[in-house]
Amino acid sequence: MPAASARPTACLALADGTLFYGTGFGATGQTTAELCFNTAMSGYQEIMTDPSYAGQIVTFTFPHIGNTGVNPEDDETADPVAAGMVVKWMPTQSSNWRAAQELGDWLAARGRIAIGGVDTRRLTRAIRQLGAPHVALAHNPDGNFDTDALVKAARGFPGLEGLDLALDVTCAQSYRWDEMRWAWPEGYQRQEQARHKVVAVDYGAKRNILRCLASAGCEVTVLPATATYDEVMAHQPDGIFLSNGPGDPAATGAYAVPMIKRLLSEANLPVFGICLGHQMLALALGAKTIKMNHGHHGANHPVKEVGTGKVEITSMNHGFAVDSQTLPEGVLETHVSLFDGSNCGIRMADRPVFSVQHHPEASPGPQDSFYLFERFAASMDAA
Ligand SMILES: NC(=O)CC[C@H](N)C(=O)O
Repeated sequence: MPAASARPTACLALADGTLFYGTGFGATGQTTAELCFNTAMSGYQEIMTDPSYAGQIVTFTFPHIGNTGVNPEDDETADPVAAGMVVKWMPTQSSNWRAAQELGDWLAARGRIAIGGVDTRRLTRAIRQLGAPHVALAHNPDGNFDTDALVKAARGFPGLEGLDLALDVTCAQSYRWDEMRWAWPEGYQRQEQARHKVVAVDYGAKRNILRCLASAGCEVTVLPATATYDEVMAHQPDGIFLSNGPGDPAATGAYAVPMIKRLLSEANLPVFGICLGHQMLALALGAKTIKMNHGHHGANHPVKEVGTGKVEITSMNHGFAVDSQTLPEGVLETHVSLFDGSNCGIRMADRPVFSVQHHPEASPGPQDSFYLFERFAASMDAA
């Protein structure tokens, strides 16, 4: 196991003044962000390229990160979106049949800073206690750090509340998505023929969600986050998909919610939302969202489907949640987190309009929630 070098070349400063030193890898320089922790044991490339991580540095609680390198297939978007990464052990020389590049080189080429050799258990406890702290991360090979300036920079980070980041990561123009999943979970049928025209509104969509929609029989047209009701309807969709994405749902909702409200009141179409899409559907239906203490980021989160009592182990990445106390009449809570009881899914009582907080595309993560893509396709079959 390569140890961190004796002389620290990276420093992570929390806004409360706590400092963590380690060995820098990836890009040099400095960045500020909100700090979260992710408990997934694998899938660091998918995590770093998940657009929903914009504005966040990810602490990986699993200690061995980077050892399988990076490859051309696992990106969830073109570039890493997370602002940086914190790991326990420095990555070893990669060893995997798909590895095309070392994690550090890949991060450096994309301007992302990482720190290794950090006591991530202590840091994770700090994140839980402080609640998603604001931090500054510096990587400087000569090892000189102005720690006062770093703490000040951490304090200067405005935070994610009130921040619309979907505009930073959405597509510039519409496009068709045809690629299917490479593997399809057991018990499911890959639909070779597209049966339904779906407009996917891209607030920061992960590629594997689009693959899952295509594999469930959807002909997918992806539209930018700011697409208007008329632009959406011009594609004559059979159903609407609202994607995941970064930032505060209430801020993105400023332009997305009026569009979704019109969809609900004027077009009687099936709607399916994931994560940010779930939160914005809830806002459009009249509920409220709240900032969580340290969010849910991992690949082992148990979620109960309220109607059946069935438990699914899910992938999660969210720092905001729908406040189930605020769900209006006619909107049912369909899924709850078994970790903390927070809302994980809603549905309109009388229409095929539904959404989940967790990630059924599971990249990375377990495949238990794939049925939701089939449910969406079935709701369009029935419409
Ligand atoms: N993965 C997502 O879509 C995240 C949604 C939202 N930005 C949150 O943090 O809660």
